[in-house]
Amino acid sequence: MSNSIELTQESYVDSIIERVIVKNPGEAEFHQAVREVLESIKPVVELYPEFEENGILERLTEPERQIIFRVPWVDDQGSVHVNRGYRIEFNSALGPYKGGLRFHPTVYPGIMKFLAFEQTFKNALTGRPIGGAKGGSDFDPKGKSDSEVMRFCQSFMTELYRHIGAQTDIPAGDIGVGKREIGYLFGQYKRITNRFEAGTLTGKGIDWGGSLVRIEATGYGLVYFVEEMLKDVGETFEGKKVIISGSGNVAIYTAQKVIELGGKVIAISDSDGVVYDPEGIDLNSVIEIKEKRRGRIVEYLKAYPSAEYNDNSKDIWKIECDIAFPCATQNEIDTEEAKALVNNGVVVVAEGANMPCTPEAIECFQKNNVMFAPAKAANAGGVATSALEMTQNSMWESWSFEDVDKKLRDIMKDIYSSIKTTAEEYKKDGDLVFGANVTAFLKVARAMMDQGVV
Ligand SMILES: NC(=O)C1=CN([C@@H]2O[C@H](COP(=O)(O)OP(=O)(O)OC[C@H]3O[C@@H](n4cnc5c(N)ncnc54)[C@H](OP(=O)(O)O)[C@@H]3O)[C@@H](O)[C@H]2O)C=CC1
Ligand SMILES: N=C(CCC(=O)O)C(=O)O
Repeated sequence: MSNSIELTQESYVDSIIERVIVKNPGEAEFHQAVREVLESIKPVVELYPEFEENGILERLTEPERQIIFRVPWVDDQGSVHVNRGYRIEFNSALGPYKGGLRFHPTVYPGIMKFLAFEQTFKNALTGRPIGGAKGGSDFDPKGKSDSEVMRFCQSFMTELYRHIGAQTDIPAGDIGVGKREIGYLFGQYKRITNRFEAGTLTGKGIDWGGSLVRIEATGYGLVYFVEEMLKDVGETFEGKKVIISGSGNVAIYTAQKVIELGGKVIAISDSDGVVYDPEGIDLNSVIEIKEKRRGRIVEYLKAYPSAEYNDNSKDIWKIECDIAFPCATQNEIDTEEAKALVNNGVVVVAEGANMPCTPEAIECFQKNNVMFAPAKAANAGGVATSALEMTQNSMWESWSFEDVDKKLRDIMKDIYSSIKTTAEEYKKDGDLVFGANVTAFLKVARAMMDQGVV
C-alpha cells in the first residue's frame, strides 16, 4: 500500500508531481502535462482516498512500457543515417494502446511521454475502448524524397511491428506522419507479418481499410466542439474572424469547417511564418501549397500579392480576431501571446494542437473570461475517428462520409456535455480544463482500480 497515507491529499498529489520531476529529469513537457492533470484532480483525490491507498497516481504517471530503438536508413546519395525511434505505451486500462506517431527533429522522451500521457485522458473522453500511447522519431521528413521517407518508414516498422497489433497497440499520424507515411508503415508491417491486419494502423488509405472523414476529423471535431460552446452563449461561427496556426492536417480541416459554417479565416501559418489575408484565406491555395506540393506558406503570396507575410510564426497571435485555433505544436502560446489575444478582444481559444498553450497562457485566458477549449477534449475528434476506423475494420465494413461525420459530431457533443457537467458538479462552471481532466481521470482510475495493482 502507498506509504503516503499519513500525508494530506494535497501533499499526496504534490509528492507525485515532485516524484515525476525527479524520475524524469529534463523532460519539461512531460512535467507540464502531469502537473496540469494532477493539479485539477486534487479535489477528487480528497474525495476518494482509495486512489491513494492503491497507488493510483504513482501508477498513472509511470508509462506501462517505453520502447526506444535504433532506426538506420540510407539516403538517395547512398549515405547511412541513424535516427532514434520511440513508442510509449502509457496506459491500457480502457483498451489497447492508441495514439499517433510524430516525426520531427524536436522529438525526445519528454515530448513522447507528454503526448502519450495526454493521449490516455483524451482517449478516455471519446467513450471508445482505447488506452493511451504515442511514438515517433527525431527523423525530419521535411525536404526528404518519397524514397527516403519510404526507406525510413520501412526501417522504423522493422522494429516497431513486434510491439503493435489490432488488439495491442494501434499507431496513427501526428506531426510529420500523414497518409504517405502511414502507407509505407503499413506496407512494411504487412510484408513482415504476412497478415493484412487492417486494424493495426489508422489513417490508412480509403481503398485499403481507411475510414472516410479520418483526414478531416481532428479539424472538423475541433470546430464541432467550439460550435457547442458558442451555442451556449447564443453565438455561431457566422461572420467571425478566425486565426489558425499551422497549415498541416489539423489546421487545414479546421479552416475548411470554419469557412463552411460562415467564419472568415484571416491568418494561417507554418514554422517559417504567417500569412494574413483580411479578405479571407483561399483554402484551396493553401491545400495546393502545403498538402499537395509540401511547400512553404509564403508561396501563398504568389497567388495573392495583396496578402501580408510575416517571417515570425508567433506574430499570428497579434492579429485581431474573435476565435483563435492553435493547431501547430506544443507551447506556441505563452503569456505574451495570450495577453495580445486578450487585448485584441479574442472570445474563444480552442486547442487543436496538443498542449499548445502554457499554464500561464491558460490562466490569462481564464482570468479574462475567454472561452477556453482544452486540447484533450477539443482535438479528440481525430483519435475518435481512428477508433471508428478500427470498428469498421473489425466489421469488414466501410461507412459513408455522412454516417462517420454524424458519429464524429455526436462524440464531440458528448465530450463537451460530459466535461461541462463535471465542472458544474464541482462548482467550477465553465472551467473545461478542470472538467476534462477530472472526467477523464475518474474513468481511467476506476478501471485501474477494477483491474488490480498491475
Ligand atoms: N494528426 C492528428 O490526427 C492529430 C494531431 N494533433 C496535434 O495537432 C498538431 C498538428 O499536427 P498535424 O496537423 O497532424 O501535423 P502536420 O505535420 O500535418 O502539420 C503541422 C503544422 O504545424 C507546423 N509546425 C510543426 N512544428 C512546428 C513548430 N515547432 N513551430 C511552428 N510550427 C510548427 C508545421 O509547419 P511546417 O509545415 O513548417 O513544418 C505544419 O504547418 C500537433 O500538436 C499534433 O500533436 C492533435 C490531434 C490529432
Ligand atoms: N495524433 C493524434 C491522433 C492519434 C490517433 O488517431 O490514434 C492525437 O490524438 O494527438
